[in-house]
Amino acid sequence: MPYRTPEPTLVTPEVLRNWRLPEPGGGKNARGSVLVIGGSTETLGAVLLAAEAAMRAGAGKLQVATVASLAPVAAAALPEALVRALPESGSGAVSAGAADAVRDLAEAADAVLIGPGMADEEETQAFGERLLPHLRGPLALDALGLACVTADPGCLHHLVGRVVLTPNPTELAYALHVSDDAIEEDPAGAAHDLARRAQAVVGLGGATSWIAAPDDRVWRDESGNAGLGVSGSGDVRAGITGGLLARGADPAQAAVWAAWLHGRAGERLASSVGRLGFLARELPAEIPRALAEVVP
Ligand SMILES: NC(=O)C1=CN([C@@H]2O[C@H](COP(=O)(O)OP(=O)(O)OC[C@H]3O[C@@H](n4cnc5c(N)ncnc54)[C@H](O)[C@@H]3O)[C@@H](O)[C@H]2O)[C@@H](O)CC1
Ligand SMILES: Nc1ncnc2c1ncn2[C@@H]1O[C@H](COP(=O)(O)OP(=O)(O)O)[C@@H](O)[C@H]1O
Repeated sequence: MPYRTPEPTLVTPEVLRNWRLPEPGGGKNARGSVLVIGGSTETLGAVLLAAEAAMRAGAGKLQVATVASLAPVAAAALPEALVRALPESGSGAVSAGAADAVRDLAEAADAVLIGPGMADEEETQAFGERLLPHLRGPLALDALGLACVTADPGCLHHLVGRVVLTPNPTELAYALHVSDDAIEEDPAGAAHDLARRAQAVVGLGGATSWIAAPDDRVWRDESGNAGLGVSGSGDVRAGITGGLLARGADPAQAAVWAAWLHGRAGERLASSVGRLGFLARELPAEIPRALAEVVP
């Protein structure tokens, strides 16, 4: 890696207690609106999981934008959400042209999360290239939402200090154009490398999570357990990040808190349900309880 990786700070409840999340009062508008853009005809669940997690992390208002053919299903599954139906490609993905159909919502939202369940790399990259220049942040990019960063890490340079990237190791390998083995050898260095290149906070999930900021701060989070390595778990984590951004957390704070809250939610389910076999859809309800453990 081209940069020396600084010593990481271990994330503990004490660290979080001294880095309190904003507690805006005054109703749902003060707590922020989060827009979650994602899904495809094969992976609607990802956007539903992320959206619920965003609300459970304390966002005040929820908007979801997904493929038109499944928008009514999303609306039925998420009674709290305003749902925008987006043009879809022949393959059932959010189309590049959908950027124009969601731009008004994205410009008005307090935070935007793009990526959970998105499909078709070419369409998604073009979608990002069309939408991102209009955004002022805060913004979180997950899964294939990272495709425009893979193509050009400079695509976020108008949003410095306002973006969190939430790759899993495979997505980070894509974004850095390196092998999965290279990420495994030095996950902290890889997260730091992308943070510097994209000028964005990177929250890399895994048994150990690493959070790296472009200003060279690095955190290590050891919360969680093997039960969290399950379908949809990363989508929940991305949703928590988006929800915390909406309620006013800065990008590094949102990524650090999201890593710990997600891990702690898994620990709580391990105690109540069992070490393995809990579901990603069970994680969101544990988020307010995990939050209350840190700040009663
Ligand atoms: N219920 C659902 O709808 C579920 C949907 N999921 C979605 O399924 C997708 C794949 O997740 P997996 O955990 O299988 O992913 P893997 O880690 O197995 O696969 C590779 C990942 O790299 C991404 N990728 C491909 N090209 C890329 C590029 N140019 N730049 C950056 N990233 C790139 C893929 O979209 C995928 O997310 C994600 O969109 C995720 O949100 C999963 O989380 C499982 C549950
Ligand atoms: N053994 C573990 N210990 C702690 N956390 C874990 C463990 N395995 C997975 N996780 C957490 O669960 C998240 C989802 O894992 P995984 O399903 O492999 O990723 P994704 O859904 O992003 O593809 C990871 O990003 C990490 O935060």
